[in-house]
Amino acid sequence: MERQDAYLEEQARLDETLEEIERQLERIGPRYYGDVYIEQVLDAKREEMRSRLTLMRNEPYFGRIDFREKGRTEPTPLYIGKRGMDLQETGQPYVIDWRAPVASLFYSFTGGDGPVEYEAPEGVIAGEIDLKRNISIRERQLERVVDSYVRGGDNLGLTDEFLLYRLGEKKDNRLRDIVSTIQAEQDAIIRAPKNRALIIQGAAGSGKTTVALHRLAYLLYQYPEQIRADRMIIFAPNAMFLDYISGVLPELGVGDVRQTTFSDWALELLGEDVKLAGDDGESGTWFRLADERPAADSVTPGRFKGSIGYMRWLDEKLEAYERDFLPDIPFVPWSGCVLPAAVIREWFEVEYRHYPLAARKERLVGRMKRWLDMQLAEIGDPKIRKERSKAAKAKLRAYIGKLPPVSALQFHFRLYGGKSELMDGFVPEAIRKQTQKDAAKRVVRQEDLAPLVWIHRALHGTDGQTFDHVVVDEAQDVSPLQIALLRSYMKEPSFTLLGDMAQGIHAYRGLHRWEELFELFEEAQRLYHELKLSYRSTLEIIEFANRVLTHTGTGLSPAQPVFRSGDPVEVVRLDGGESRTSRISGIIRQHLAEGMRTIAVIGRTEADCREIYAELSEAGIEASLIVEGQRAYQGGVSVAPVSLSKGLEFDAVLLPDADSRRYTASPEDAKLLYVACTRALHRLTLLYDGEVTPLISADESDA
Ligand SMILES: Nc1ncnc2c1ncn2[C@@H]1O[C@H](COP(=O)(O)OP(=O)(O)OP(=O)(O)O)[C@@H](O)[C@H]1O
Repeated sequence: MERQDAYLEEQARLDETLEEIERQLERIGPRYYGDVYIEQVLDAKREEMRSRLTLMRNEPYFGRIDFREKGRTEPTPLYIGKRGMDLQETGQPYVIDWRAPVASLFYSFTGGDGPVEYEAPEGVIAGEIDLKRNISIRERQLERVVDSYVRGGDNLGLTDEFLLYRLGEKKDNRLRDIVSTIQAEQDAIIRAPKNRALIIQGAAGSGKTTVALHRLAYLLYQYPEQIRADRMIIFAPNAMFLDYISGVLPELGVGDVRQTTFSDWALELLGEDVKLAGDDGESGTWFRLADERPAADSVTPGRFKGSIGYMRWLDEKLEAYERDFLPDIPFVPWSGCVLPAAVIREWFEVEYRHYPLAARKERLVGRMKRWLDMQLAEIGDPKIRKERSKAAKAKLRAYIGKLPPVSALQFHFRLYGGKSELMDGFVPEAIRKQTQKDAAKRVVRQEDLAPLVWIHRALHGTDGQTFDHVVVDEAQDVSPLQIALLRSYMKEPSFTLLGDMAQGIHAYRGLHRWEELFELFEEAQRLYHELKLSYRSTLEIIEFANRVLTHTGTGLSPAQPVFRSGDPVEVVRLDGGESRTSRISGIIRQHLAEGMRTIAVIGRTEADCREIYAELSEAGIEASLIVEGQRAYQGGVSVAPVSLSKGLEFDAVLLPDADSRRYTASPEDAKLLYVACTRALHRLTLLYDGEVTPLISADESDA
């Protein structure tokens, strides 16, 4: 079919669809505000339909696939949209939700005239595809119709023209959904089975974050009985990143999924007055320049306290704590009346053994009170009873007061308290000493949070919190203990864990190999995938970043670009004549004039960034400085340290100090530089003074 005919055909279908949507909206009728419950339920359903149709109005669908089921002669055109709808008159599917089984054909089909199949609830359905078409509709207007496959056509190379068109767009301050261009390898992850720990190593820009969010939407659609949005949780590295991704799930029609950072979740769950040590924090230590930071091969507190070994050691200490919890003395409320120690122990250790310690203590206290009430009730003389009651209750309070506190924080402080009989030689001396000092000040550090929640979980149970599915983004930065901990809040493992070892800039506390997580799950429970195609950046930027990748010591194979060519990466030596600030502001102004919407100046350290930010402000460039603890990402021009730019992306990136002192030939600096370079979609410029970083090749530095 000629392009023009295809366009006219789709215009007719769009008109028809918009009319159908209007008809359905009209029939919904007015809202109900009365008190009748059943009417309220119906109204809620109608409201849901109204909002679905209203959303569909702007872009009812984005794709079409003509599928000829085996045994049939005529193909059925299937229109795929972000939401589905049926024809009101006949109940026939009219637009198919992208998550429906048949819609998987749209994504998994990558060309060829051979048979295809998809898995429906009633079994495998086979057939052939006659047409795959991308349809771009914005604000009810048909913009583009692109056929990526036509049976009998020449289908040259099947380069996804539509994908390239999307990738070439400029970005704003929010991550977007990709329903119209999900690629086959991404679709396989989105639709992977639910009861697995899905571990994904993905190149920078391979769509990990995006895919994880689409997977959540898929799981909710596919397993409405087993997975609830309010029992899903997404962990991301910081609040600003959460802000950046916050638009995707609502766009996909998903609400109520908790999106948080591990620290926020842990602090809320601990519910105690946890104070974090107020020194330089992690970045102040680990992101310093190479000659100032601790040796990379040292046993770091983060790695040690995030290990499964430490978790098991804590388990032993908790067991001992529980074992010695009861004083070996009877309770004697008054002379001659004895509750023997053996009976107390029997209640505590046998009858209540299935409960966590906090509940056992509570039950024991309740039982002892009831026992005392019964003893008092047997006293005939009310006067004596009254006298004894007062003294006996005070004695009981004293007995209970002798029981140790059931608090994770208290347990931790006791453990490291110096005189603790629980401490043995397991904890390396330097770490023990530091934690002991902290304990004396009643403070803890980031790396103590997961162990504290582990202790809390052992002492208190799950507090009724269960997860149906957990997503951890930037999973290379978490510890095995954190994942084991989250696993303990689930009936069966259902995880999406995504990350990139090459971006493991928090290796002092994070994973060094994915195998560290494999050990937490049985083989049948885990699935490992690699995503190598990178969608974010131009060919030139990916090839440039791939050189840096070879210095990260990860052994990862290079990211593969989608063939989208752009401007060459520029590596510019600052010479005496022009100041750095005027050079940077010149480049920013040029990028703005070229239509770049998000531009980042990525500095090596936070101090560098403050300096650059001040210089730019003076030069009249309006920018926002991204600092630790920030909650919102504004877009526009940003100045950010590498560590906080991770996960974000910008139309243009400028590295103002790509010199050999800031980025040495170490894997740590290579990872930082790799992160910084891979943030760029369209333009990447590196400036340096003196000697250029050895992490990029000589011929590039001459470019
Ligand atoms: N199939 C796709 N169609 C269109 N755009 C895509 C597709 N896959 C990924 N992208 C785009 O590529 C960019 C990178 O995606 P995303 O941030 O999810 O990748 P990531 O793997 O999490 O990256 P990183 O690890 O570098 O932070 C985003 O702009 C996203 O919209």
